[in-house]
Amino acid sequence: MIRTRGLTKDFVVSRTETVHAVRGIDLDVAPGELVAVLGPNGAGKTTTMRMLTTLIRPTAGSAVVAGADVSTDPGTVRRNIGYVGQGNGAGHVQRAADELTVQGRVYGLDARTARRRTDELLDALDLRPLARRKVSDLSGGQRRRLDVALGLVHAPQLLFLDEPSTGLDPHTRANLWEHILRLRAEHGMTIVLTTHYLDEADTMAERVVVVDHGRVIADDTADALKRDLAGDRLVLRAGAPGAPDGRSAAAALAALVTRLPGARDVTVDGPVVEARVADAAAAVPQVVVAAASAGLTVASAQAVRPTLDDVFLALTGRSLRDEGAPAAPTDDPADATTDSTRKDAA
Ligand SMILES: Nc1ncnc2c1ncn2[C@@H]1O[C@H](COP(=O)(O)OP(=O)(O)OP(=O)(O)O)[C@@H](O)[C@H]1O
Repeated sequence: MIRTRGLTKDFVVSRTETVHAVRGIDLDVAPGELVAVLGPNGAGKTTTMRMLTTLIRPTAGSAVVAGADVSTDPGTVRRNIGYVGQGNGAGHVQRAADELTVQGRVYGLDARTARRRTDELLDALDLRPLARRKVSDLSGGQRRRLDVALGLVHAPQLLFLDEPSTGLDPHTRANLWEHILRLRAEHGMTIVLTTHYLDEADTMAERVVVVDHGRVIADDTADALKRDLAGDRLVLRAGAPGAPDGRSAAAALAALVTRLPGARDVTVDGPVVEARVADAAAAVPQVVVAAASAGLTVASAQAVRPTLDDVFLALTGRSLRDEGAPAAPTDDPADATTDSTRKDAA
């Protein structure tokens, strides 16, 4: 459904400054996949999406999207895809239902089909009670649902969602996702989305593509990324004052932990022992039994599953949650990137 090779975008800002927003991305998305693109502010996610949706031309490389080349046949790409950008796509003075019908007509649907699609989408996205309301009178969450409906009006095979749920409250986010996943199940749509909500990428996407400084630095299922790049953490608190051989209980416990499968980065801080292990949930009973036979008491044991933020930290040494994550490098010695797109990470 998508195949890019060496996809690149440079923005020439001035004679001395070029922003290398996307630096040679190779991406393959199969029909029916739901792929989340993650990365810090300024990583190049929106720029990539704008190239794939034909809104801007690549500087170099190639992209075939929904059967057509974005550079040589952008019209076909546009007809086959839906795009929900970061801003609201709907006109403000129109009524919600009219907006949908007009959008359908813009995509070449005849008047009857456009009205039928409008009806279907009003129901599918719970917009029916709002059909006669002006877009400007809708709440943020209602407008976001209308945006998604607008992206779907021509029944695209491939839907791009740029931060679909940013700014929505948890209830509205969950509601919007329910609608998106149902529509996907019904129509077998391929979905590519960007998000700053790591939990959203983790639970909704079958594949997570991590982008940093305009490059793909990881691409796999969320589970595989967490297992291979971050790993489980085991946190134990030693309960007994000392081990039978005179060492501190925590040090003795740490010695047991080092023998667990995949154990690494074992640290002792007072009575607390922490380590990365292959399977923390399985390690808890193992270590408790081993401690008991060594005459040690474990006061508490916690199996901590990694998050996608741990994955990013392991890959880059930075947290995705850090505000002010560095933007794309530029040619300017002062690296004065014009980062007008910066937003707060969730
Ligand atoms: N029209 C433009 N002119 C100059 N620089 C641009 C332009 N559009 C984007 N950039 C720069 O390209 C880099 C990548 O921006 P992009 O919007 O793709 O990042 P992003 O990963 O989507 O970030 P965010 O999570 O903040 O939306 C940034 O440094 C941005 O400032």
